[in-house]
Amino acid sequence: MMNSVVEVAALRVVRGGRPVIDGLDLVIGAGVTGLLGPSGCGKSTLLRSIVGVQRVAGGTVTVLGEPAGSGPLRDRVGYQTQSSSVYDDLSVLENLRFFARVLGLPPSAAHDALLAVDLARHGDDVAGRLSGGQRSRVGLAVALLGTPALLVLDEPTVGLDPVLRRDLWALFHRIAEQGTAVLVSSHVMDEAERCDTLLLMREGRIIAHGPPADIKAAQGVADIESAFLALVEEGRR
Ligand SMILES: Nc1ncnc2c1ncn2[C@@H]1O[C@H](COP(=O)(O)OP(=O)(O)OP(=O)(O)O)[C@@H](O)[C@H]1O
Repeated sequence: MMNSVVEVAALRVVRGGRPVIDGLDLVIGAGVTGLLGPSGCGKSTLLRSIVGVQRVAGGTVTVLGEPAGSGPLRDRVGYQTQSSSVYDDLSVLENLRFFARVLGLPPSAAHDALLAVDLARHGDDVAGRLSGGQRSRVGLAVALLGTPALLVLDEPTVGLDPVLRRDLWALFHRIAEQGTAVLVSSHVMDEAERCDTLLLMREGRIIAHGPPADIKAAQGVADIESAFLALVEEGRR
């Protein structure tokens, strides 16, 4: 297995006329990596840069050894954005078959993705009538089509209740165990504990990177929220 799935070097992104990310270096490996930070800190911008849909002002982003967004990565990187790409008037399976066709995958890929997210019993349900948690799973299934080597999920648990959030995180780990690196963003600090590796982001910078236990131990605190606050204080001194 490759050690580094994503390599970001000297990344600079300008949005709305101001630098959102200004000289970021980062290496992301296998397992479930959580990208956590307050709203507006640049999480989506970083994920978009990794997926290759963000115009960058400088630096490089390399994914699985290829430039982010390049042709060879087309079906090796799955991406779930914050806004749902699911068609409400189609059934779950029809949605998956549609996206499978767009990616040039066989119809069996739709069925495999349906099974991977535990929605086998809902294949014929109309997407528009699903619950929030089920909808999120359909979005995840779309991103999983073709079994990508990297799955990038932008706040997939937002708005979900704690039980559904826990179930989704368990699913991320199952996906990672099958060999897909999972990069998932959240602004909910209590989700930090669920990651193998944590990236804490603030104002376009990564202020801590490592297993949650190590980040807490380094700050001598019991939870990630306290670690985040301690790191912010440290940065001010
Ligand atoms: N389309 C855009 N045009 C101009 N500026 C933008 C655009 N999208 C985001 N920004 C700015 O870029 C910065 C980072 O936004 P980004 O969406 O990456 O943050 P985020 O951490 O993902 O936030 P959230 O958790 O709310 O999704 C913010 O200051 C935001 O105002």
